[in-house]
Amino acid sequence: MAGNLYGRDGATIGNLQKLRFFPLAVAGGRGPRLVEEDGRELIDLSGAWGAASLGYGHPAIVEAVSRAVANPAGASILSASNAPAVALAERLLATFPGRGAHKVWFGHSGSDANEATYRAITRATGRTGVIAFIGAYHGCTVGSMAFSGHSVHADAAKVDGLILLPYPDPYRPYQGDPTGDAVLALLKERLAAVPAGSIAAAFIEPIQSDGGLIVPPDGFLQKFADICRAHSILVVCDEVKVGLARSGRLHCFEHEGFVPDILVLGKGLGGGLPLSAVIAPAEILDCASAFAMQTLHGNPVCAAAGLAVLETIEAEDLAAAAEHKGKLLREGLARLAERHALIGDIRGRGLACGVELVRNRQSREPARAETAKLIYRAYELGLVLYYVGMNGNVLEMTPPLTMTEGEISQAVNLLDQAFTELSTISDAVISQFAGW
Ligand SMILES: Cc1ncc(COP(=O)(O)O)c(/C=N/[C@@H]2CCCCNC2=O)c1O
Repeated sequence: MAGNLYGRDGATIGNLQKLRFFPLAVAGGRGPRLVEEDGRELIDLSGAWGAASLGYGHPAIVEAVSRAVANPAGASILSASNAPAVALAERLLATFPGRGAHKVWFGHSGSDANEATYRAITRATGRTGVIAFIGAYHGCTVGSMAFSGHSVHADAAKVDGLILLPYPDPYRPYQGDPTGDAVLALLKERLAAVPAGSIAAAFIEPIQSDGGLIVPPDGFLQKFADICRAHSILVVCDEVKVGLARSGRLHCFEHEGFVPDILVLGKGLGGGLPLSAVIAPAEILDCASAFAMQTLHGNPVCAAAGLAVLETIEAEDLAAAAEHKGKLLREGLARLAERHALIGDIRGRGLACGVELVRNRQSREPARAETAKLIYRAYELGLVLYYVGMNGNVLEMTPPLTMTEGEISQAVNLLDQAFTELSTISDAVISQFAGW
């Protein structure tokens, strides 16, 4: 930490929107690095929870946003169309393999996108029930919390008719079944117990991120979608964190060979600016007007950033790069596991990577306190990463897709040192940060 920026933050910004693990206070950024007030540079292995898809200050973003903000095509899509938003909608639709007519809805965040999706589906179908998963974080608005299964939203009002299923986790398998078939059997059981036609949608992440960066067993998503479709339930794929090349494919669902009915994008779409998008059948997104709108939705400057992100993903083949660099990252982590018994599981696709920490590899007892100390020590050493998971023990790595192989290697070395020096962090130090 540099000067007193963190102190001023504490004196002026409320805790409501804080999820803090150490006293990081940022004055600037370039590439995959954040810069503190005193010029100290830190490698950002989180990429601002996956939002900084192109890192900080990428020339394509700088150029696109500078041009758009110097000659803004209005500020909103609500009551006037604008060129950047239409161009971005056209480009997004061109990437989506769904059959039939589809359209796009633009938002600011994953939360408002998931909320708008749920509201539009219930409006269009008259159904209100939802299938979702324990551990799922679909947002932090009233509507998106209502079908989230993450413990951070345990007190939020839930949708009537919400069916929460265990997410198929090969490392902590439901009923000891690593294939996920026991989860599918439970789904069928729960569907048999509700009135036919009462479930509007099934929200699923193709990799469950805040729930613990969990990659489902091969084939699960397709089998899940088949059961939903047999009951005319729309399948909504929430790719807010793991979409847009991060997983090694443009869309993460491509790994599974299934196509969702609706795709929700956010975070990295804006390359660090607030932008989300829903791609859905036209009849869902046209079911009403003036129904899911916020003044700055479809903002042309944010849309220009989104276009720059998609163009850069294509021009720099960032999906293939993520696949390759993700493998390097996991190989580096596997070498750490030979030296650090805390590492219980390493998983992920592309540059969406999770490392689960346990006190004992046989019992798999979650190492919650050690995890908080590890990321604190990593911060002191110049590496930024956070943890996720219902037991608060999974390191999440969602770095900028532009991070180089050398920077990945540097990050792994810093992580190695943090594991070695974990004991230098006291309980008192980490107790100052609420985490989650
Ligand atoms: C799969 C998925 N869907 C929706 C959201 C909500 O996105 P917003 O935080 O942009 O409203 C998220 C947000 N995830 C949280 C944001 C809060 C801090 C904790 N880490 C996250 O990545 C998400 O991961």
